[in-house]
Amino acid sequence: MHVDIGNVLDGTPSVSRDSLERLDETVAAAHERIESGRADAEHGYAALNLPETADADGIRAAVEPFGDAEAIVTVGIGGSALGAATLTEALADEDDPDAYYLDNVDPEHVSTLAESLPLSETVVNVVSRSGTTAETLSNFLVVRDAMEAAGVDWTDRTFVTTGEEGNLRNLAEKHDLPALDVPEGVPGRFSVLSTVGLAAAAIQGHDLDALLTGAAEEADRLSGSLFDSPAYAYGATTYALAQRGALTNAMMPYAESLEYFAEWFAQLWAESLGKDGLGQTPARALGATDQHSQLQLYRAGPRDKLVTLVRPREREDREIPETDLQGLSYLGGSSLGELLDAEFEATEASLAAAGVPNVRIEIDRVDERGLGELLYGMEAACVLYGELANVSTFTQPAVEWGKRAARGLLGGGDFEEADAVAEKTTLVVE
Ligand SMILES: O=P(O)(O)OC[C@H]1O[C@](O)(CO)[C@@H](O)[C@@H]1O
Repeated sequence: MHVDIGNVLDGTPSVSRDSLERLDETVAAAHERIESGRADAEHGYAALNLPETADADGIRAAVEPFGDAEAIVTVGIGGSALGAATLTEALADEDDPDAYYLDNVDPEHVSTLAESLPLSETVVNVVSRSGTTAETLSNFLVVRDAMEAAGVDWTDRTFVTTGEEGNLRNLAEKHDLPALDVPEGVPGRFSVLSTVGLAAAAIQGHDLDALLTGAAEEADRLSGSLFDSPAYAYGATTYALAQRGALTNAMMPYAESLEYFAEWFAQLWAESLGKDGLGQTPARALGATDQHSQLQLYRAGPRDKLVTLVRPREREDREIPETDLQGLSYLGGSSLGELLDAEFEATEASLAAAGVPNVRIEIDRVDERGLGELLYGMEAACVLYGELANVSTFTQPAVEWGKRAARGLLGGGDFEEADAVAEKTTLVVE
């Protein structure tokens, strides 16, 4: 992973080279803390050990019975779905099993998918660390019911990744389902390079070893200085910019295959760093599309953001045919890749010209190795940012209130949060 922070040195807000050098002393101390947490496999820090601790052979063996699948449906939510989605969407090619994700409970979407799947040739990859997540279990029950209605033995088509205890573990034991363990000490948003994300990638036939090699190479670059570690350069720079008012971070990959990556990044960044009134709001964008959309705000809106531009240095290309269309002849004979790269560089320069801080992240290609570098690099950047901001990076207490309220509304218990729902202030305009 290559990180270019040159475009944060000027602009509004900006971080001077001197400031980064002063911050580097704190980065060194944070790196010591991170390395100590890794050495002791402490909760959260253990995620940064996954390049060594993930058992690729064990994952491949566990999913081997599903090698014939025509489709794979990952039933999970948050980090229990986004990791698998990021990997399978980024690496998908035409002869892979079709990949689908049920990470929401929109009845129309779930029904449409359940009714369109080749159920007898589909593997259902149910992922939940807790085994209690309402959306995941509800969707699983719906898909199981659809399989039974179609005369498909769901126990032959279901694979579980879960914690040591809970409903899913009980279900797997009761029906002798193939099951993998979610890794100890790894929060869901940091689990893409574990069973949680890799099982789906393995079912699709992707190279787990190359993914983990890319991650290991990024791990090897972690050092006591942000000037020697791409991941720490990104984590320290985004932290310093947030300290100076950049409270939004627009993640803008210039590759359709990285669109899910931006969604994965949003959970990682928001759920890890949004604590104690602090944090940096991740905005999901896509290049070049959002040059015709959100870029207006990025360039001319409030000076409260940075833009992260991500691209592969190499990509498959497609020529643009010659044309005599008035004023467009310059495009003919060029290529879509050249156009996309020109737009990437033009957007980067347009942000700099407007004084909007931006960071360029490049990987060699969107392949297993490049993805391993990028995903691990973002996780390490997030952990460093959390150390610098002195927040509890690996917890997510704020999400629990809504869960209790919803459960109370559905009669799942007596929760004061559900009572609070009834007390909503209303001012309806119709
Ligand atoms: O894997 P589980 O336990 O179903 O949790 C799914 C997601 O829900 C959260 O716990 C938040 O509610 C995330 O941190 C997690 O990725």
